[in-house]
Amino acid sequence: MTKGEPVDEPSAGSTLAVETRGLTKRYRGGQLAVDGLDLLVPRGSVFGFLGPNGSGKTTTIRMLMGLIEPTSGAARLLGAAMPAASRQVLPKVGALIEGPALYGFLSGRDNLVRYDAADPTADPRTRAARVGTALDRVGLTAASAKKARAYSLGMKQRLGLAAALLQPRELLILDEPTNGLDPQGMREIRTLVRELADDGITVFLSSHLLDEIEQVCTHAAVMAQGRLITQGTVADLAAGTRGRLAVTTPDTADAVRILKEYGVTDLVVAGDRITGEAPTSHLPDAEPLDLAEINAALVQTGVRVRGFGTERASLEDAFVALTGEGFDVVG
Ligand SMILES: Nc1ncnc2c1ncn2[C@@H]1O[C@H](COP(=O)(O)OP(=O)(O)OP(=O)(O)O)[C@@H](O)[C@H]1O
Repeated sequence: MTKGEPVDEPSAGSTLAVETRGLTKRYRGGQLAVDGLDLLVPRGSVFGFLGPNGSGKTTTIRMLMGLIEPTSGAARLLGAAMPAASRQVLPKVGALIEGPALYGFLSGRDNLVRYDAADPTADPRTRAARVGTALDRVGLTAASAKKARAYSLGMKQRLGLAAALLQPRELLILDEPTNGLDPQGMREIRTLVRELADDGITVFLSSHLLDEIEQVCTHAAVMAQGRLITQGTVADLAAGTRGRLAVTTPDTADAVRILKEYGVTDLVVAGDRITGEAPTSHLPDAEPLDLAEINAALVQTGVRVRGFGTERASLEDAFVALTGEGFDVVG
């Protein structure tokens, strides 16, 4: 790994697609938008950059892409320091930030032709083939002759992705790619993201939707108020939180009494189902309470247990456990 390696040394073979150290941005008005961010994005991952609106995601992405200068700290993309290595690195990075800039009066295909023509490294003789492949990649071939203004929001996003995919990329950076889309449009973008990852492209996407991150990402980082709260694999982040204990029984009153005796808190009864927070010891070396003991106690008291277990913990549980707050989002 690159731990302890100085940030200004080139490391072409880096296993990290994105790495930041103490990345900080304070805007002119004094707003501290990103505060000492240490981000580690493994190559080959689909990395979810999660946080409520205003938590600093777009600011971070704009620093990664060299669009704005950090106040302090450093960022590397594909092993090279940004913004110093922009010219070498950015051709390998496709980005979709705050929606694509499209000409409504041009067809989808002609929009891509314009994007391709704006790239001085793109050979005009192979332009038509590149544009055709990119349209095909995002499933817009059939709609390619339509004017872009007649596209749905989801189609516009896909056209933006096609523009980002005109050249072979190692890394894709997508800022809220499903924002504002209907469920069908969201599904299409998620499927595309998975396919691109299967092709070996590292995908870094920001989102304020926990659900989305769980469905599509292998790794995630959680931001709140400009600070990184946690990062790791999605499985580990969810596993770090214990799910709620759930008991199904017709004898709810007796069951609730026993569960209370065993220290289960926050009990909720809905029909024949009871859920609650199983007790955890705060002593570091203490044995965790064996849930089988609670089950045995229920049965011994004559409670007819039809179901007993812990609900799967979600990333949302992890977020709540980490911040002590709900994941309050707009839209
Ligand atoms: N150009 C700017 N000048 C001053 N403050 C800014 C600027 N851009 C963003 N901010 C502030 O910085 C903070 C982080 O904003 P940022 O857009 O990075 O968050 P975000 O997580 O991407 O949220 P959203 O999803 O709403 O875009 C916010 O408080 C925002 O108001």
